[in-house]
Amino acid sequence: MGDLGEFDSSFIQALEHRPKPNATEAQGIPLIDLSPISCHEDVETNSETDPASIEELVKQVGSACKKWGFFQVINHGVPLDRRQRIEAVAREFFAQSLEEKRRVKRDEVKIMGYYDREHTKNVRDWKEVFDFGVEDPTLVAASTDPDDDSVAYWTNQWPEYPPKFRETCEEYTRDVGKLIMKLMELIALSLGLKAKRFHEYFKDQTSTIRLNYYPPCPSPELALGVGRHRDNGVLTVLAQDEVGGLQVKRRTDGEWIGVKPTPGAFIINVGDIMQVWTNEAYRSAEHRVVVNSVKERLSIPFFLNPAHYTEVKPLEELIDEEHPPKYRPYVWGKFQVIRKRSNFIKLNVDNIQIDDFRIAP
Ligand SMILES: O=C(O)CCC(=O)C(=O)O
Ligand SMILES: [Fe+2]
Repeated sequence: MGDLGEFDSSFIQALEHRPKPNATEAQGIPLIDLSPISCHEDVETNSETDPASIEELVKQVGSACKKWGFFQVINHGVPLDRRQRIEAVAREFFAQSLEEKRRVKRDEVKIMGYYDREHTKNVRDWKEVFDFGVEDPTLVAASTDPDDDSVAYWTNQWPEYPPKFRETCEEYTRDVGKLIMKLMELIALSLGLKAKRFHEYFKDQTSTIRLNYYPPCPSPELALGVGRHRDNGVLTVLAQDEVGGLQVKRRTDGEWIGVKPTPGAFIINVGDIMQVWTNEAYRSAEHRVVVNSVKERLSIPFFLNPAHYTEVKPLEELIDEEHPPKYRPYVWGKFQVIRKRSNFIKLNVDNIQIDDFRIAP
């Protein structure tokens, strides 16, 4: 990968984080059938659907968010060919020479594009990525300084090859964008809130989509495709191919559980912002990606993020005397630019995280 085809020590995980040779592949992660809502624009106000089936669906979503922070969905309404097309252009893009890919490389100024040296928890990931914004341009905070409220824009960079790359990515964005907002409605209902409770946060959304490409790795027992982490946004909708490698840390015993690829399904996971909004009724789950020595792997996460000016704090409706807020408010845009900065320098200290805003019990 990159100019480091040979195995470089920057990829080596500390002993306790290396993958086990025979990881459990449990089917405990809930699989939810979205057919009751998949042909409707709006979860709450459609007359054809049986209210009991929606209610049941809402229960399933709530229970999956509570127990795992992770679930898979089928019959979600995103056409299979959308997904096949984006996978095809992604494979063509990553198959090019490094020189070609670096024409659209990401740097400290151009935040979107191609990148092959991301670090998670200060160890390099065995992967290449291509990032683009759901809104183009994406309105963001210009500086990490809390007193500076100037703004900036991230604009997408598109490669010339393969043809139709841009259009394919944009079509995928539209379809998965609709799905993700329907999921937000189900989640709102599961918390006893109005279906559209969350919509206001996404007017100037800072959501991004990433194409993750994991080449075969000569030492899969030492490295990870993505080191253990929690997604720091609201919700992630992930398409993975048939290879497998995503693992979720099970809450009950801390075991790493493989998420078995289910053809056509999307994997949904709760992010840190949802954890704060729900005052920990729903928590983001730690996950990571293991690699293998024979097969390349592709995955496509849609990271749903609110407007940069969103002050993230536990929702008032979920707070009372018995449930005092567990977090101090923080401004999402500031958090986001601090995190992005760490992508370019190997920090010697831990990066900012929501625990920094947690109020001690
Ligand atoms: O490749 C995957 O399955 C997951 C990737 C991931 O967790 C991420 O990009 O945040
Ligand atoms: Fe992730």
